[in-house]
Order: sequence, then structure tokens, then C-alpha cells
Amino acid sequence: MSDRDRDYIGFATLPDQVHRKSVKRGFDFTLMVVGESGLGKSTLINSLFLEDLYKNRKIPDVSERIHKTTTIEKKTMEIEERGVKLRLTVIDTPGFGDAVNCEDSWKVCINYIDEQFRQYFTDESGLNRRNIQDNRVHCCLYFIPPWGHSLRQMDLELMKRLHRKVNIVVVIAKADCLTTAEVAKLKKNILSDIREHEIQMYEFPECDSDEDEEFKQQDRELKASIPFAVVGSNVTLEIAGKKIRGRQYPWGVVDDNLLQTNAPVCIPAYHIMLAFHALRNGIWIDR
Ligand SMILES: Nc1nc2c(ncn2[C@@H]2O[C@H](COP(=O)(O)OP(=O)(O)OP(=O)(O)O)[C@@H](O)[C@H]2O)c(=O)[nH]1
Repeated sequence: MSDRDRDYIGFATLPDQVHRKSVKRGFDFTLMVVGESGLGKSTLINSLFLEDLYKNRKIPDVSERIHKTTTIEKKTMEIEERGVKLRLTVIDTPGFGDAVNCEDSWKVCINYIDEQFRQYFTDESGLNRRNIQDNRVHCCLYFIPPWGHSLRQMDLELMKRLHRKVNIVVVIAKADCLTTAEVAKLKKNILSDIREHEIQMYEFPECDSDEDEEFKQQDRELKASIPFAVVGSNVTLEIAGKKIRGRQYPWGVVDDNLLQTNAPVCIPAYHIMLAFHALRNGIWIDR
């Protein structure tokens, strides 16, 4: 991974045409984060966008969680990178999957997504079309716990309801808890479930032919490692005089040198892929 890739989010490297328009107007990008409590969602989002979006959060205790229904929490911030503005909205779903009956969790997510479509459609049919704010959910980052064997019934049910409405990117959370062989097995099982249930995942497009070989190779490796196994960290460690983001354990450090097929995907690379591809392609699936 080159230093070039380490320090920024990646949306400033969009192709020229899109870039010119976006420089003027900026992007709206809405990311929905789905997964049970404690899977490292906030940590990963903070690592992806290099900001602390969750400064003021209060972590509910167990008794609160059991009775809690899924809610929608919206956080917006503006990030600027080389003159390109990104208005990032993260839709969090606290309480997701915590209750005994998960049907409520699906409904809350689906209703929210549908409502944003309806609003956008209404605005587009109105007179003031130039100043529409695009609040549609562009991407759903779906966290799978590392301790299962594959997708659970609850995951399948939600994905079946979501996959035609939003780009789903499945991630295996806290992948540092698994060995390389376990990650490979879990990925294989997840992919097989996805195929069997005919769920559409977001497909990252071909990278531009004029990209350099290093970038193309990285692109190939990342695509081959779907569903991404991720490790999040908001901590910067100093290892051999170099500052890196990673997790320090009694036995060593997990950092972004682990970028190989089937190993946990390094944070900056994944984050570039996600922001770059999702933004470049806008909304991808048939609606
Ligand atoms: N081992 C490991 N631990 C992680 C990772 N990411 C986060 N954690 C830890 O897991 C705990 C929960 O992380 P959070 O980011 O708060 O999880 P969350 O999913 O946002 O939780 P809620 O806000 O309750 O929904 C924290 O102690 C993190 O430090 C990871 O990739 N690996």
C-alpha cells in the first residue's frame, strides 16, 4: 500500500468528468450501517472516514437493549478533500437484531429506505428540482458476526427485502478474531448462501484501464476478497517509527499489512474502495 493511499478517503480521485461537476456541487453519500450491537460498526465508520462521528454516543446496557426497538439515527458531516466536498450521512440502526423478534428490525430499515425514495421522487416531480437534496440510501454496510458459520435466517430475510432497494456490501466484522482458514471458510459459506438465495450484492466495477499496475492488482485482490473481512481501529500506533492504524494485542499488532486475499482487508484500502466505487457509480441497481 503506497503512502498516497494512506492519508485520504479517495473521492478526490474520481474521473475528470464526474470530478468537475462534483467539485462545484459536492457529493451526497448516505451509508446505512446494519448489524447487532458491539460488532464494531462505529469503530469501522470512524476508521473509514477518519472522523469521530460517535463522540456523544451512550452505549445502552443489556436490560435496555432487550426491550429496545430498532431506531434510526442519522449523523451528517461535511468532509472536504482536495477541494471536493462530500456530505456524508451515516444512518445507524441501534437496537438492530437485539430484540427477540427481528421483524421489527427489518421493517424499520426498509421503511426508512422507502421513505427516502418517496421523498426524492416527490421532490423530483416538483418545481424546485435544482436544489433537491438526495437523501436516498446509496449503500448498506451489513455486518456479519465473526462467530457464526454463515448468514443467519435473519440476515437472509433482511437481505431479500433490501437487495433491490440498496447496494448491499457485506462485511465480516472483527475479522481479527478468526484465523486465515476460518475467514476463508466463512467467506465461502456466505457466498454460497448468497448464491443459493439469489441475493444481489453490490458488484464493484472494472477499474479504469489507465490506472497503474499496482492499483489494478490491488483492485483485483480486493474484488477476490469479497465479502470483506474487516478490522476497525481508531487508534494510531507507532511501530518501528511509522504511524499506523491498528489494534495492539498482547501477542502483537493487527494492522494494514494484512492485505492479502482472505486476510482481513486493511482499513485504508477498503475505505478507498467503498467511498470511491460507491460514489463513482452512484446508485447502481435496477429500481
Ligand atoms: N477485536 C476487535 N474488536 C473491535 C473491532 N472493532 C471494534 N472493536 C471493539 O468492539 C467494541 C464495540 O465496538 P463498537 O464500534 O462500539 O461497536 P458497535 O457495533 O458500534 O456497537 P453499538 O454502538 O452498540 O451498535 C469496542 O470495544 C471496540 O474497540 C475489531 O475489528 N476487532
